[in-house]
Amino acid sequence: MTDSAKRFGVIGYKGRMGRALAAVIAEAGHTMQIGVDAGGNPVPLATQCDVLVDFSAPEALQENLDAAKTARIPILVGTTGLQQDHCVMLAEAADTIPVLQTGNTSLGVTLLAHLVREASAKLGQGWDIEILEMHHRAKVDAPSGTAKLLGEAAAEARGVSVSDAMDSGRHGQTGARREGAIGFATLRGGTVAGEHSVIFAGNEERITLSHTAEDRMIFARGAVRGAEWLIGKTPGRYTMAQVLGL
Ligand SMILES: NC(=O)C1=CN([C@@H]2O[C@H](COP(=O)(O)OP(=O)(O)OC[C@H]3O[C@@H](n4cnc5c(N)ncnc54)[C@H](OP(=O)(O)O)[C@@H]3O)[C@@H](O)[C@H]2O)C=CC1
Ligand SMILES: O=C(O)C1=N[C@H](C(=O)O)C[C@H](O)C1
Repeated sequence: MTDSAKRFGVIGYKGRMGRALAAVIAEAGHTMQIGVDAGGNPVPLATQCDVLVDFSAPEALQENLDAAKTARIPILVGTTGLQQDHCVMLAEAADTIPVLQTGNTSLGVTLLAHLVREASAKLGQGWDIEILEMHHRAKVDAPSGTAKLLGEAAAEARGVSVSDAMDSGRHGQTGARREGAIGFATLRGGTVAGEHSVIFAGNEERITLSHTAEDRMIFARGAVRGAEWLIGKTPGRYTMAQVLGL
């Protein structure tokens, strides 16, 4: 093992992302310690690693953060479907270790979020924002973590919170569009790795910013880059935009 080679611990290692991560970790010259899946204890894993990478399930988050804290190593969390209580857990862990949580580790989506923020700030309230996403049939959470992060970028640029602005699951007699709403629509099917469009609909014109993931290896590459970057950082919350210098 060279000096730059690091020991990665992957939580959810048998899953779709876990398998993609194993390939990228090896390709980058790092080692993957035996990972953890549902029912496994992440503490012994964490103590043999330089960094933890978590692509598993929201219910595992607290014990994964605790394992990283016990071993005093950074953790990158890619798991989606997180709720408000998970944000509290992440903030609390970041008091003692470096934590990077994101709904999408790809370079393309990180740049897209930046562009959405700019567009939302420049276009202002006269433009309605709608977010459309499509994923494979096995995805268990909706809207996707990426749709939420894109919605957050758009909402923050308007000085509002995404949870107040969010309008998802329209059905039946909905009434006219609520002013200032950010709409979310979800499609599921086939093997789609990830499609996201942010539509800015104005009067007689429309701008669409979109990203297509052709393979989940893009998420794995971004995650490994983020995890490498986190090693040696001081405790705190970090973002993919910082990793990529955006
Ligand atoms: N941030 C990003 O860029 C991306 C995020 N994701 C997110 O990553 C997560 C995983 O996605 P994906 O790999 O497709 O899902 P999979 O269902 O293929 O894999 C999930 C893995 O997590 C394991 N797991 C489930 N529950 C627990 C638990 N309580 N403790 C430890 N391990 C557990 C599963 O183990 P077992 O099989 O034993 O149940 C499985 O190995 C999802 O939340 C997804 O949305 C996905 C792609 C990119
Ligand atoms: O579950 C997936 O597959 C993906 N999940 C993430 C999300 O919820 O946005 C990222 C990516 O789009 C793939």
